[in-house]
Order: sequence, then C-alpha cells, then structure tokens
Amino acid sequence: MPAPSDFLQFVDQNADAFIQRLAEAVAIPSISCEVPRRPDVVKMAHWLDGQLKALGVETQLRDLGTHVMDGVELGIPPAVLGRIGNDPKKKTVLLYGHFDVQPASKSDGWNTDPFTLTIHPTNGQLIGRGSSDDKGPVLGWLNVLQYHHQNKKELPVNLRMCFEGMEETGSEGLDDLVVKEGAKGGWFDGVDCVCISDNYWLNTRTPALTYGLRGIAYYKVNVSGPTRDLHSGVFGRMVHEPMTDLIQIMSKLVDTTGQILVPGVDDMVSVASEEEKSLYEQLDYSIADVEESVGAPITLSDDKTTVLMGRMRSPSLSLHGIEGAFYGSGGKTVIPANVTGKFSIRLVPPQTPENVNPLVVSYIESEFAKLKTKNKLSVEAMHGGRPWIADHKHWNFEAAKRATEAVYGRSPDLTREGGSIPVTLTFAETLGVNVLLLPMGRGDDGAHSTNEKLDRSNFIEGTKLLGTYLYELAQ
Ligand SMILES: NCC(=O)N[C@@H](Cc1c[nH]cn1)C(=O)O
Ligand SMILES: [Zn+2]
Ligand SMILES: [Zn+2]
Repeated sequence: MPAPSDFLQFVDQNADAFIQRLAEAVAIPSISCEVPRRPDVVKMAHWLDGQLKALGVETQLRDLGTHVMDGVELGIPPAVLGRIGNDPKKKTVLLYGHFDVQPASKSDGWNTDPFTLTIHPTNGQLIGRGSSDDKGPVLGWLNVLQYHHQNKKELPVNLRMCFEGMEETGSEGLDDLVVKEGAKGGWFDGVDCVCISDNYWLNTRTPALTYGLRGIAYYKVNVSGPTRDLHSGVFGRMVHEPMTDLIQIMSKLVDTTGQILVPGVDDMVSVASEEEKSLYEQLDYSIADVEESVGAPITLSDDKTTVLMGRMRSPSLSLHGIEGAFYGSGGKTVIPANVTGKFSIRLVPPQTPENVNPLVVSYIESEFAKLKTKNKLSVEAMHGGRPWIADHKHWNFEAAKRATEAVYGRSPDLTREGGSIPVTLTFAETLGVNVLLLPMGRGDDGAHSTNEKLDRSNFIEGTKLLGTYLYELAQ
C-alpha cells in the first residue's frame, strides 16, 4: 500500500517544525555514561513520553532498577514504552530507538556547542550531539505519528514502541524488560516484526538496509602500585611504574594492521568464501568514501572489499583511553600511581562476550606475569553484547526495500554494521521475529565523534521513508 501523497507533502510542509523539535531534544544533554548527566537522561525520558502522549500514543515509563557506574549506584533511566492500535487485521510493528547520547564538549574540538542544534549556513546540515545517533531517527517516528494524529488518519499497522536511555552504556536492565514484556499479555505480545533506526548508510549517497551488527565486549585493565602519584625526578628508575606496565600490556592487544593478538580471538571466525566476498564487492563503497568519512587517507588496505570485511565480518580491537594518566597541556613530571586502560572488542559470530572474556583475561594476566613487575593488576569485563544477523529476504526487509525505492528512487545497499546495539538479538530471540535496521543518516555523520550532524534531507526524506515503510508493511 503506497503512503498517502498528502503524508509526503505534510512532511515537507512541516520540515522546519520537525527541526525545531529536534533542537529541543538535542538541548537535553542525555549522556548515559557520565554520572552527573544521569538526571538529564531521565529528563529526556519524560520529554519523549510527553511528546508521544501528545501524539495520541498510550505510554508507560518503566523503571529498570539501579546499577553501579564509576563506583556510584545510579538509577537506570526509565524505558519509554508506547502503544497505538490494536487491530487484529493489521501487522504489529515494534519500534526501538534510544534517547541517550555519547559524551560531547566543545573542548573535544566541536566547532559549535554540541547541545545547541546548529543549522549549517550553506549546506543546511543539522549539527549537534544525538542529531544522527539516535535522536533524529527517534524523532522521525514522532514526525510520522504527527501526520496521523493531526489529520486523524489511521495508522496502517499497530505500533509498539520501546525507547531506552542506556544504549550507549550497555543497555542495562533492558533485556529483562524485553523478556517480561514479550510474554503472553505483555506489552510486546503479538509483535510481528521489529524496526530499529539507529545506524547509517555506508556512504553519503546510497540508502541502506542493515541485517547484521557486531557485538561488543568492553574491558578495563587497572595497574596500581604507589599509594599516590610520584615525582619522576625523585623516583624514576627506582620503582616499577604503573603506566609503563599498562602501556606494555595495551601494546600487546592489537597490532598496527588490526590483527588481534589475544590468542584464539581472530581464529574463532571462519574465512570468507568467494561467494561471500562478492557480496561486499557489490556494495556501493570505495576507499575514497572511507577517507572522506575519517578525513584522512589512513585505510588499513587499498582494497575496498578487505576494508569493508574488516568492518562488517571481522572482529576488531580498539584502544580507547587511559584513566588516571596525565593528559593536560604542559610538561607535568608525574609518575601516575593508578592507571586504567580501556579497550573493547567488536565481536562477530560465533564470538560472544562469554567465550571471548576468558581468553582476554588469561592472556593479559600471563603477559603481565612476564613483566616481572611488583605492581598489581586487575582486569574487568565491563558491558557486553552479542552479534546479530538477520534474514534479509524476509517480508520485513522487502517492505523496507520497496519503501526505499519509493522515497529515494533506488535500491538500498544491504549492509552489516560494525557497531553494536545489544538489544537487537534479544528482540530477535525473545519475540521470535525478524528485526530490520533502517538507517536514516549517512556514513559521514560523525556519530560518537565531534561535529555530529544529520543532513536536513536525511531527516526529512528519512521521515518519509519510515512512514512509507509502515504502509509497505501493510500490503
Ligand atoms: N548507534 C548504535 C551505537 O552507537 N551503539 C554503541 C553501543 C555501545 C556499546 N558500548 C558503548 N556503546 C556502539 O558503540 O556501537
Ligand atoms: Zn545509536
Ligand atoms: Zn551510538
């Protein structure tokens, strides 16, 4: 069933108001991984709840309990559940998105205040933290609902919604909620398929449908020794230095070609067949696209297929930072007393946090023992999520393909995403239904990075895509 033409006109006519609503959402700094920002994540849950109610959606805020972060016990922001329509003749679609964001501050190198949505004066890009990941896509659904509410139009499907405020911090508490609400009589009972809009096209031109995500296993390695920071002139070459030990360990995790050095981790993954390789060869992507997105000619290979497989079907290990290290300007001559290295591994089938964690922990412990240092080591597996792959020939994907062709006039790329959305597999397994990732933003949006943006056309055409997809599902 094609989307009504007045829906498409409505979206164009209301574009400025939609952008204004996105500005309101971006202005709430809902950073889930920073203790002092937790009230803002809760504020964002209430803001979203109010928006949904105003658009005729029945909602509930669900308490997800507490968790400990940085040694502080914190309330987990409530999940926002929504429900509209209960017609047994219609399909029931579950929409998922997240309203928390990654940290951002002007001092990281943003050109504008990250929490003030700024419209680029020449290209109209909507710049602000969360514009693409994931407030823009979540608000895309609000835009679709507004058309139906304001014009008293019936939706073509029944909708169930699940929006969370902890996706960027391991989706604490959400799996249990999905299991509970997936049971008979629960909020998600009767769901026929799931749609998640929380990722990006591969490039800046071709819309995509995504059928795979990597999982994640996140680690902390702590090395401690002296009871306080020391003067390097007084104690240098007298004592074992925690930072020296930690750098040794971190340098043994991954090599400069991307090979994971933890024995057994890379070996778990099968070698791609020629047939599988051809899937990546067909994708509309080039080395120039990567270079444009990262802003420098630094790809690990000059071969597009190798680079794409690195992101889509291989695990990767990234070093993220060292807590406790001196990082200010100037030349402080300190020996830090207690340092914590952070790294994560993106996982692909058959890897899971459960089968990778023991390999990582025992490798680090054995490498540390070789250092013969008198400092102390502790290794902690933080949050994790399993990888996910879906059947992209399912009617859910077929509907999204038709919607993409209707809105963009071209067939979408079929991609696997390098990032992780831990709850995806939980939805697939618990509800026993197909999950589709229907991205709104482009490959150069800079999610998690500085100057994150969403192109105006991606927000507006992306809204049309989400609405059209619901009509195509109703076929
Ligand atoms: N848009 C999805 C996304 O960015 N997911 C995060 C999830 C995550 C895991 N640990 C911290 N964040 C990602 O980094 O892939
Ligand atoms: Zn996201
Ligand atoms: Zn993210």
